[in-house]
Amino acid sequence: MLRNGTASVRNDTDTVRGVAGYKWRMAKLFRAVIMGPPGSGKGTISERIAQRFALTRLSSGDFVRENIAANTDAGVLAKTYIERGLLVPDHVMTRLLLPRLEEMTRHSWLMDGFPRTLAQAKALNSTCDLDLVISLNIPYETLKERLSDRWIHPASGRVYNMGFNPPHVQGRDDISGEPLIQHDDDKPEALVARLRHYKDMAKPIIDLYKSKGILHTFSGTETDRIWPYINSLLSTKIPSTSQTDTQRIPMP
Ligand SMILES: Nc1ncnc2c1ncn2[C@@H]1O[C@H](COP(=O)(O)OP(=O)(O)OP(=O)(O)O)[C@@H](O)[C@H]1O
Ligand SMILES: O=c1ccn([C@@H]2O[C@H](COP(=O)(O)OP(=O)(O)O)[C@@H](O)[C@H]2O)c(=O)[nH]1
Repeated sequence: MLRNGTASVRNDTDTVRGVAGYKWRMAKLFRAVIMGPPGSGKGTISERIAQRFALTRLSSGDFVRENIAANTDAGVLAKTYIERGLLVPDHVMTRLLLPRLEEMTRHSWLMDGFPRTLAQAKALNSTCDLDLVISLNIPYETLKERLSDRWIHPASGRVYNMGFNPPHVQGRDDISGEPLIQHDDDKPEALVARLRHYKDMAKPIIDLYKSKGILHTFSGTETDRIWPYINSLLSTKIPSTSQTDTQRIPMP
């Protein structure tokens, strides 16, 4: 059901001495990536992690959409690829994302959707040290079922499933009341190609993170069954106080 990688537990605090002779425990920042094929539950799990551990949730798809909406140079370029159902090229993605990550030096975060290629993983590596990578391994039949029932609120990225987490009002977003849509590429006929593509692209990235000892793989058919394992893993890695900023905790 569940297979964990071999990442060792790292110290999550550094101790420094303040001017008044107090020791201050600086809660270490935490940076993680979540990977998995389309429909594997990355969005669903990221939302739970962000809430439970007060991490900032980052989504490459949201960054792309924000840049398109704001008409930035990178956004205009990205749009030409997305409209053709293609991945945005690495140099555009890194131009969009890395400056944003550099602004997040005081925040702990969890990234969904990046890196998707080995070149992106290497670029990320040169910007920051990741503490942990979660990789979701979900059977094909489950992905197919989930995606054919996935409904999205395009403006916010909120995700629903008619069986698992239906909206309060059918076809409407819970918060805004706006209509939900289905993506064409969530249809079963597009899924086989998307999954093959994911496997090919993800393998070298997964190998890289495995070799760094930070990869944790979770297998199963239901997020609710996987979640307790992810929760207890993260509880050992992230201090239980708020994690969004560097914490200064006075120590005797
Ligand atoms: N890391 C990336 N590299 C290249 N293109 C990306 C990347 N992240 C997002 N994109 C582009 O933005 C689009 C939307 O991304 P998003 O992650 O929201 O949706 P998705 O591809 O349907 O993912 P999933 O089905 O796994 O939730 C992608 O289809 C792709 O064109
Ligand atoms: O145990 C689960 C987890 C997720 N989902 C649904 O499966 C779809 C895909 O989940 P998500 O968008 O989180 O996956 P991602 O593509 O981000 O990996 C969504 O409609 C979820 O509501 C589900 O039915 N059962």
